Amino acid sequence: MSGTIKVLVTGAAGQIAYSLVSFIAKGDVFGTNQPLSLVLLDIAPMMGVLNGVVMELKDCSFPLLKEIIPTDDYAVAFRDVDVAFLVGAMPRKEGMERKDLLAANVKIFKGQGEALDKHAKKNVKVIVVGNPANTNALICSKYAPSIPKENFTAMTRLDQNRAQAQIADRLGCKVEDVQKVIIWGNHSATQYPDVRHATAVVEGTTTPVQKAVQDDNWLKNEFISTIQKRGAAVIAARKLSSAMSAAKASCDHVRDWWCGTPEGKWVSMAVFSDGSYDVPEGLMYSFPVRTKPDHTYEIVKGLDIDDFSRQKMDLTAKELEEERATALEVCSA
Ligand SMILES: NC(=O)C1=CN([C@@H]2O[C@H](COP(=O)(O)OP(=O)(O)OC[C@H]3O[C@@H](n4cnc5c(N)ncnc54)[C@H](O)[C@@H]3O)[C@@H](O)[C@H]2O)C=CC1
Ligand SMILES: O=C([O-])CC(=O)C(=O)O
Repeated sequence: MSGTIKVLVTGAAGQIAYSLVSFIAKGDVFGTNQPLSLVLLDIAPMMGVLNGVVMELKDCSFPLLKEIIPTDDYAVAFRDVDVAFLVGAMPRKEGMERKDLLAANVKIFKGQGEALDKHAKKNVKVIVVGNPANTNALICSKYAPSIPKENFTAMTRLDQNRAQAQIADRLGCKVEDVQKVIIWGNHSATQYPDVRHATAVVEGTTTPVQKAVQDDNWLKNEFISTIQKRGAAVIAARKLSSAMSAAKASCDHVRDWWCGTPEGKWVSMAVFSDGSYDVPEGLMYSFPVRTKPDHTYEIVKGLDIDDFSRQKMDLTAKELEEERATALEVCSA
């Protein structure tokens, strides 16, 4: 058994965390051989609710869960953290875009960047889930200058999972047999779910998704728009934003980052752009990445980009540039 790792979940009294903490505690992310200390951060008025979550976690009798630390104090929450799931932030309501949350949420990530800088391990791995996730992650990193930029990521895995599920439904194949879908750009309605390099196993044969679907019109229109608007569709139906699927996706994201992607596979996560695919350097942009068991990753290079894709990739980059400008203004006010 390896040494205990310290895992922080913020927004721990909220909806996503309610599923997420049990997934983590039962070993879905770090493996069934990895003992955990789970730090649960929320704001002071939520400590009563958080206490209920702690009671339930105890009642689950998870063998891997060695310690639970509920707190509303950043100095306690961020101290010596190995992995931080930054979930805590306001969710949007029906009719809002995720960027409408910027003014309310970005200061949380400024403060948590400062806390990471001060208290966390310098090799801490950070996933930002709270919306607008890409820009919040960028701001968090800006205020944590002592932690390498590559340790900050934002979640677009839910979009990838949604895309795989839509393709599997359409083809009548297994969801795990749909591979190499890419989410480019922002976790927003401008994201570009790209199947041009994706494959699916159809009747026992690995086939390009475009060939298997045989309907470019669907792939270029309805499919893309379904993924772009799926979060809003869930809110319209549930009157609450996606929670179980968001928790599952954040586990997938961190598990692949922690354990490495299997040979020949890639996953999408928002990371700082190094200028690949002419995406402006320094934007927190979703790319296809390969990860290794030493918890490093690299952007998959050299994929061909056609005119249709170029236009969509530039549009989502432009939105991220605008969000960054607004966020910097909010943080400096
Ligand atoms: N990136 C993605 O794919 C997804 C992102 N989200 C986003 O995740 C965020 C959380 O969603 P839910 O859990 O549904 O919201 P929720 O409202 O159920 O829970 C949020 C929790 O965060 C807490 N919180 C607020 N400020 C905090 C702070 N400074 N430190 C620690 N905790 C704080 C609140 O008290 C609350 O308990 C929202 O911004 C939502 O839009 C949701 C789904 C998918
Ligand atoms: O749509 C929202 O506001 C919540 C979210 O990010 C998603 O479900 O993808």
